Amino acid sequence: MIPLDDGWSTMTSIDKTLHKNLRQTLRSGLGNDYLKRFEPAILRQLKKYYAELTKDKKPDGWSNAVNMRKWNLYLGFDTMSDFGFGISTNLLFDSARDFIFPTLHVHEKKMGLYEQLPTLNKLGIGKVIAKVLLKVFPQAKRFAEWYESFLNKAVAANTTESRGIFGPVIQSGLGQAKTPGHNKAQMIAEGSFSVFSSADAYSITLSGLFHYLSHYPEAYERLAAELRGMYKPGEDIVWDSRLESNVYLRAVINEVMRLLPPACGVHWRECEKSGVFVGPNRVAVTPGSDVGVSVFALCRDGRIFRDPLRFWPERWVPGTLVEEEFATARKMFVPFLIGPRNCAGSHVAVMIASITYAYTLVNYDFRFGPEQQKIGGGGGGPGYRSPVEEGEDKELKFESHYSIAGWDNGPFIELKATQ
Ligand code: HEM
Repeated sequence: MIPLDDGWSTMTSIDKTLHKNLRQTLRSGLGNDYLKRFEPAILRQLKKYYAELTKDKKPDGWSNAVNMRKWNLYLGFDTMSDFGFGISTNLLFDSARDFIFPTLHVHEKKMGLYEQLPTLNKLGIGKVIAKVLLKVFPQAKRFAEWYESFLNKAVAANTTESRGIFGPVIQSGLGQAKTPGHNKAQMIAEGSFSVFSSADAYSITLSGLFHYLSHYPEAYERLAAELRGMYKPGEDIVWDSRLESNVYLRAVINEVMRLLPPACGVHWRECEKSGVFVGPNRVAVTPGSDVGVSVFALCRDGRIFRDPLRFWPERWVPGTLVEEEFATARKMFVPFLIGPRNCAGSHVAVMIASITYAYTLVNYDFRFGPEQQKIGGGGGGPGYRSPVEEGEDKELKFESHYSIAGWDNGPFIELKATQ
């Protein structure tokens, strides 16, 4: 599943030394110094996003409802291109988005297919399919041209010094790193994976905020009160210990990621030695076998999380659950996985979500628009049936073709400035 010959990235590399070198190079851009330097990109893009979404208002001051699935993807890409490489993709305004996202959607389906049937790709069918797609799917050709110019811009911007947190990956691929890192193909693979996957995850996390808080007014009011007590509308929100230590904000982020884990699928690991056992029945795993668990299923397991379908951030606030139940929930909550192949940017994801959630609630009120009824969820729409479990009727329904979450539309949200 690598895009170019030898185009391994931190995520796809198997060789342990190569993985260590790639991960180390990538992580060198994810330290506090880099994050602080490039953090303004997050607010810069958020301000553009909200200005665009609220420019048309109804007489009562609320915006028309916007389809957050689409807009959050545009925001995610623009933010991660700016934060990652210091370049502008401008998808909040540019019609290029109309061929970029459909092509990426097909790509995800392709990856899902190879994940299930790796032999297809090993036989070289992957390359054939890629060539055929370029011929039969006009959007794919336009995407390929756009992608090339995106990469060229990223390289040009980061050749002599970093303009974003993924700058060290570019310098490593150009042979300028002091420690072993990427070759050119690996630089391309890493650069694309880092921007595309984190953009997607960011967009999902923001859609989850709109969806779940619109369904759960008590959580909305509690988080809004906390954040509005800390910041004034229009004030720049920065990542500092005050924001990082807000317990309820972190509880909401956790609860969104529990019900809507961006990397929802099974992340397979190969068993390397004997003596490994999994599950409550301690089933022995043979060396060479792949082992994995669905993050989606784990996050909704009623044996671990009480009322698993209910959006209940309080479960993450110390003192709400008895100690043993709280400890189990914390141990089993792994949206970023654990171990040496866990997410290399989990702290960055939490930082971006914290700034975004705080900026949103301090500066805007939001609620579902009438279009929400058409997609179901919240007591109406196609396929509606009375809920059996608490929270079942308030789910954000998504699908997954690969190991990440995806869906077509929604939530549909109206916004109103708080001042
Ligand atoms: C809510 C946001 C995010 C979630 C839920 C998430 C989740 C994950 C998960 C579950 C994995 C393991 C995948 C596997 O092994 O199959 C992973 C890997 C990875 N993630 Fe994230 N991620 C997020 C954001 C980010 C961000 C912002 C970055 C970069 C700044 C990033 C960089 C990476 C990298 C480089 C890997 C590969 C790590 C390795 O194999 O050593 N992720 N992520």
